[in-house]
Amino acid sequence: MNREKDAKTRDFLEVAKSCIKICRAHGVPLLINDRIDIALACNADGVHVGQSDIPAHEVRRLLGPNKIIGVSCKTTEQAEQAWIDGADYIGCGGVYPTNTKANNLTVGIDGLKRVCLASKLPVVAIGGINHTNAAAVMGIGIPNLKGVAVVSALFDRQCVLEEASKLHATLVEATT
Ligand SMILES: Cc1ncc(COP(=O)(O)OP(=O)(O)O)c(N)n1
Ligand SMILES: Cc1ncsc1CCOP(=O)(O)O
Repeated sequence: MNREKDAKTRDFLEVAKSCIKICRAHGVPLLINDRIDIALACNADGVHVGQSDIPAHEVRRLLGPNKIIGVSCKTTEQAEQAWIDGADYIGCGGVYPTNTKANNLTVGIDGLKRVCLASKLPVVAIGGINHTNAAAVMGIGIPNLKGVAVVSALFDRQCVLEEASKLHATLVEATT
C-alpha cells in the first residue's frame, strides 16, 4: 500500500512508480491509498478508500472489474455498503489506539469481530497493531479476518527489516 498524505501529486506519482517496479519484481500487488489518478497513472493493482473519500462504487466504475478495491469500515452498515459497492476487501480499525491517524475512532477487538461477522468480504485489521498484539488480533478466529495492516510498527522503528521479520514470525505462528 502506498499511503502518502502530504506529498505533491507529481512526487507521489514518482514514488508510486518506484514502488510498482519493486512490487512487480517480487510478485506483490501494489494498492494506492485514496488516489485513483495516481493508481491509473502508474497502473497500480488497486486503490484503498476511506468513508470520506470517493465512494467505492465510483472507484469500481473508474477502475473497471479487474482492479482491487479496499474500503475502510468501522461498522456493519459500512461493511454492507462496501459489499454492495463492489469492494474486494475491508480494512477495519483502528483496532487499538494509534498516533498515525488523527481523530480516529478506536473500534477495538469487538468492533473488528462485528465487522468480520457482518461481511462475506475478506477483512484486514488496522490501527495500533504490532508484533506484541498481532497474535491476539488474528486469534479472534473468524475465517474472513485475513491479515493485519501496519504503519508505525515498521516505520516508527530503527530497522524496518528487523520489525517486519518479527511481525512476520508472529503472524506465521498465529495463523498456522
Ligand atoms: C487495509 C487498510 N485499512 C485502512 C486504511 C486507511 O484508509 P483510510 O480510511 O482512507 O484512511 P487514510 O489512510 O486515508 O487516512 C488503509 N489505508 N488500509
Ligand atoms: C490508516 C489508518 N486507518 C485506521 S488506523 C490507521 C493508522 C494505522 O497506523 P498504525 O499501524 O501506525 O497504528
